[in-house]
Amino acid sequence: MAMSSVARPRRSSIAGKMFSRGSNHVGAGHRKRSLEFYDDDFDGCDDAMELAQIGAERTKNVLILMSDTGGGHRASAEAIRDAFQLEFGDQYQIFVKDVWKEYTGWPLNDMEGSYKFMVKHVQLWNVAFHSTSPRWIHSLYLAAFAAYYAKEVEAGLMEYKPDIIISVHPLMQHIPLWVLKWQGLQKKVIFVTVITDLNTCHPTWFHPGVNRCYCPSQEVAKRALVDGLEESQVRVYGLPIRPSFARAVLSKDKLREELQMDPDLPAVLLMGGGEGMGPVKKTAKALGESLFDENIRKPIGQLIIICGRNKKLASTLQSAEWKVPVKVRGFEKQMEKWMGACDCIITKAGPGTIAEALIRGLPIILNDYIPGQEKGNVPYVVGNGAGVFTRSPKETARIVEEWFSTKKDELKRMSLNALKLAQPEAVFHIVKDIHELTLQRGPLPTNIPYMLTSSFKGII
Ligand SMILES: CCCCC/C=C\C/C=C\CCCCCCCC(=O)OC[C@H](CO[C@@H]1O[C@H](CO)[C@H](O)[C@H](O)[C@H]1O)OC(=O)CCCCCCC/C=C\C/C=C\CCCCC
Ligand SMILES: O=c1ccn([C@@H]2O[C@H](COP(=O)(O)OP(=O)(O)O)[C@@H](O)[C@H]2O)c(=O)[nH]1
Repeated sequence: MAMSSVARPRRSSIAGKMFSRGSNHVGAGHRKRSLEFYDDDFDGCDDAMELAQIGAERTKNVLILMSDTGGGHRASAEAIRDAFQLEFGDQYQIFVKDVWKEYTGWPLNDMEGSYKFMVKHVQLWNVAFHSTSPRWIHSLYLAAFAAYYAKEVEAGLMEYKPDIIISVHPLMQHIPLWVLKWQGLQKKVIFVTVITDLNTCHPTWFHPGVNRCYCPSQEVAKRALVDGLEESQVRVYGLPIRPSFARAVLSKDKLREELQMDPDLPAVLLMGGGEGMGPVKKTAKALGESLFDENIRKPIGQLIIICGRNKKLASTLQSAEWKVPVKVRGFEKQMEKWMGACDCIITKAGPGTIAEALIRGLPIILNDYIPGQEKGNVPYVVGNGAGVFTRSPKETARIVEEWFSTKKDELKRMSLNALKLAQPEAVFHIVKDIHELTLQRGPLPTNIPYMLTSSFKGII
């Protein structure tokens, strides 16, 4: 039976001692000091919780490891958290965390910044992605970081005392798995990877030490097997998308009213992932022209532009003049509503946006991709007849104009193909499978015996 009270992560006295040690690593000190204070604060609470758990199957702690390198990893992490809550209520307590950012130092604590810099200089990313693909190369790098930041990562894990660790990031398998091994906790803590790339993903996703590797497509599953994972480790359910996409029954008319859109004109959604990347500005300008019919002096469509966290892009577009109805938005929390209110989408080849658009049956124009992990998403969409690829803003604007006028059949056909590819239930299958894994483990110990390892550097 699940404990009904909401449990906070336990903080042991070992953790308390540990957090009081000094650190030379940049970025880790501040966080540790604040935890030292926090630790004293909650000692009494820990004891009470332990007593309450005697005789009951205690709430299991689930730590989801992610980083805001793009918007997709957080979206998938939150999808898994929400699905756990919907399916299992308070049987699980979920923490979505970037442990690297909170506990370690440079460069692990600023992967967002490094990633943003590298994808802006796209050839740099291309070289970094491909040159780190061989296992011996990335294992070497990651082993070095694991050795250097072992105690910090351990502190991060100890704070949440996870019974289950879920990684939704390509660089978050090796280091925590090493830390668990050093702690002798490999067999006690369940570790699973949920891959958020649809096709040409980086091999760091595939670690043979995981209990499960959830692949979003058969293409990724094949790569996992070639990279040495066993069939028993691999499951293919699809990419986890927030339950609000799968479960909400949305009428387009109502949504348009709620979002103050034109009720009748067909609508195109233009975006560039969480960071508003790709040729959004030029495409918006081209659409502003192509969706205005000069003969009848009327718009034939409306445009929604979601700029994500790209504030500069949003303010530039907000101050522009338009001949057709246009809405320019910043980071939106209810993407399912905007997608539900539109008829097609233009985006860079981000896996999260693609999977969400497929669920809403939106034909997709892919106008860019990040080399490496996003390259394979183009044949995935185009090959399955759910969209087209062009980097030209003018070509994009022409295609949308045709879809809204002379080629409505093509739009309809692609919408049906998109729905065929969609996997709205993926996130529920994933959390149910993880639940099964915990049942197979049998009753959990009262708490997972996380402790301070004396010296990591001697172990490597
Ligand atoms: C001869 C030149 C050698 C160059 C290599 C030198 C040093 C390493 C430098 C950089 C490491 C590059 C890591 C490459 C592996 C990346 C794996 C991967 O797929 O990462 C993707 C994520 C982002 O996720 C994506 O988000 C997208 C959104 O835009 C989209 O949703 C996509 O589908 C998602 O997959 O990328 C990262 O997280 C990159 C983080 C970059 C961290 C850079 C830190 C640089 C400093 C040192 C290296 C530190 C750790 C790297 C360990 C290297 C082992 C791989
Ligand atoms: O304003 C925004 C812009 C994007 N997203 C979400 O951010 C994710 C973007 O992931 P994707 O893999 O497409 O690209 P990334 O941002 O990781 O490059 C998707 O879930 C989007 O719905 C969002 O919630 N609000």
